[in-house]
Amino acid sequence: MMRAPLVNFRRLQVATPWPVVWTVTILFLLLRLAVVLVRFAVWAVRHWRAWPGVVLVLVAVDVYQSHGWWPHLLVLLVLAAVGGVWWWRGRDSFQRLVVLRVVSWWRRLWVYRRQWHEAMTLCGLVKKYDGGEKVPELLSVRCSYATDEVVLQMPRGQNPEAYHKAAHDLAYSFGTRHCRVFSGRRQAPPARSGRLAWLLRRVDAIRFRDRPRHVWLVFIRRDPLTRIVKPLPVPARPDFTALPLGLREDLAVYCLRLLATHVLIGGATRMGKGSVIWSLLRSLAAGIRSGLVRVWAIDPKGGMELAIGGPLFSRYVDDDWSRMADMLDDAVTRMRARQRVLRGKVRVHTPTVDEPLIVIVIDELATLLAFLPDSEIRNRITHSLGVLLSQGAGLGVLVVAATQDPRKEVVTVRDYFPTRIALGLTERGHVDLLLGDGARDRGALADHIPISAKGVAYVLLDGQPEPARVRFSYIDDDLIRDMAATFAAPPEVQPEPVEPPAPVKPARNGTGNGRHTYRPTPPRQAAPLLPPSLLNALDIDTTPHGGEPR
Ligand SMILES: Nc1ncnc2c1ncn2[C@@H]1O[C@H](COP(=O)(O)OP(=O)(O)OP(=O)(O)O)[C@@H](O)[C@H]1O
Repeated sequence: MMRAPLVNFRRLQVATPWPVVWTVTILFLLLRLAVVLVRFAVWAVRHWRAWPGVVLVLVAVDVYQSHGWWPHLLVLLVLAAVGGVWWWRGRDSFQRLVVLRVVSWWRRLWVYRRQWHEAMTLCGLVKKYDGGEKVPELLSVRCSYATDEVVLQMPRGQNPEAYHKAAHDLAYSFGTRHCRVFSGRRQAPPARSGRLAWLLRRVDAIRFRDRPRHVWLVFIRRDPLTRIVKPLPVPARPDFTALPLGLREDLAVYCLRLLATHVLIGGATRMGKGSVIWSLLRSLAAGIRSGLVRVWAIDPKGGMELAIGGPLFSRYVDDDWSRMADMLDDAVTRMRARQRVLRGKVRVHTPTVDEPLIVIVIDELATLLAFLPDSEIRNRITHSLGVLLSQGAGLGVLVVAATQDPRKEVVTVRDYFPTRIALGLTERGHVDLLLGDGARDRGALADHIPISAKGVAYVLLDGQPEPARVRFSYIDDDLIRDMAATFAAPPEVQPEPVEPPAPVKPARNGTGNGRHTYRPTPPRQAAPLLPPSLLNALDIDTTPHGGEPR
């Protein structure tokens, strides 16, 4: 006899809804397929550069199967012949378009792709999330003869600071000594012209759009700055927005933007501050000869640095503190005169021969500001420099000064210099004092520059927070003499005392109200300094309050 089950499940049986099951399964599979296809499309687009290679391989295999090896041999011979002719006729373009591309491809595969995961992990740049790893994504590698520029995409939860900190480790991980980290694109979009310019500009706007999650690592493969940089050619007409002064570590020419700025050069003794000044003077030389630029030089070291180039200077003092102060006061007077003429018309002065760019070169600023024994003259100098630095940039009266010690106790006016150059320094802390807070962490290892690397410096390039390493060209004494003979400044018309500068410090002189007003030294030549138009404008200002605007 069969025993009946305790609970009869058959009664609870529900028929399987097969149509629903199939529909859900098919929809799920279709969705997965779509995701895979989209991912493949993104991958294929991202690796579009590989397409021609894939097509070539497929064609080569097909040709081999149908015709054997000889067509390949023929193609190789033709390519070698074309390459040889190209290299012979246009070496630059061949190197840029063929050699460097092959090098980039090879280094991407062999150096970076192969070791990427390991190096990123060991440098502490891999993030852990949800039981897995988030590795920075290697996007591209572009090689020049000296550098590899690697672009990567950071995982979420990271910022470029992590890469700045790991820069040293990254450099050694990939077999180099230096790695610079940039949080922004280094090249500006190209200037477009012609019929299709509007279209190209739109494409550039997309290509060069801001990519906050991208980081640019520049590995210095061969350090071009170990060799002395030869003097650069003198520009026929100086471009004040880009004066060529030396070589960058990526082999580009380093150009200084002098227009509307003041430059502070800091460096330990014998590290090449002179070469910065002479490189600058060389780039301005054509303007000095034409009178477009007037260099007023102060060499508190008794002429040891600048006297040799005397004819280049429209005004020069190296032996008399009070004449140095006079010169700076005259510069203030000149600046104020310009201010009155240009006020309300333009915001930045354009140099002309009548109203030239005045560049005041001071070889050792600390001597003037901190170590000068006469406190009255020191105060006058500090005051004039303060006025020039705070107002002179836009008016074409610029200060280029060198110092061994960038501390504020020594260079009290340090913060008024917008452009700074850090040569080899003795103290770690001096780097941030010169280049700004955090500059050392962002890669400006100026205190690591060896004593032998004279003229090597860290600078900030336009629009980039990350410092770049450069070497200034070396101008020897013979070349300076040659420059002085070839590019001597035309005689300068001496200024008329338009207005005495404001008194710096009341001094007890025992007369009248006990105030002492400084009056500039009388002009040595009778000729007026300023063009008639400017003089007329100044005549109006012979007011009882000394021409100062109320
Ligand atoms: N750009 C350079 N390339 C190679 N050598 C250089 C360069 N600049 C300077 N030197 C060498 O370093 C020496 C010192 O240079 P310089 O007098 O310019 O240094 P400095 O910093 O101005 O010295 P000081 O602190 O005495 O003013 C020079 O005699 C020269 O031999």
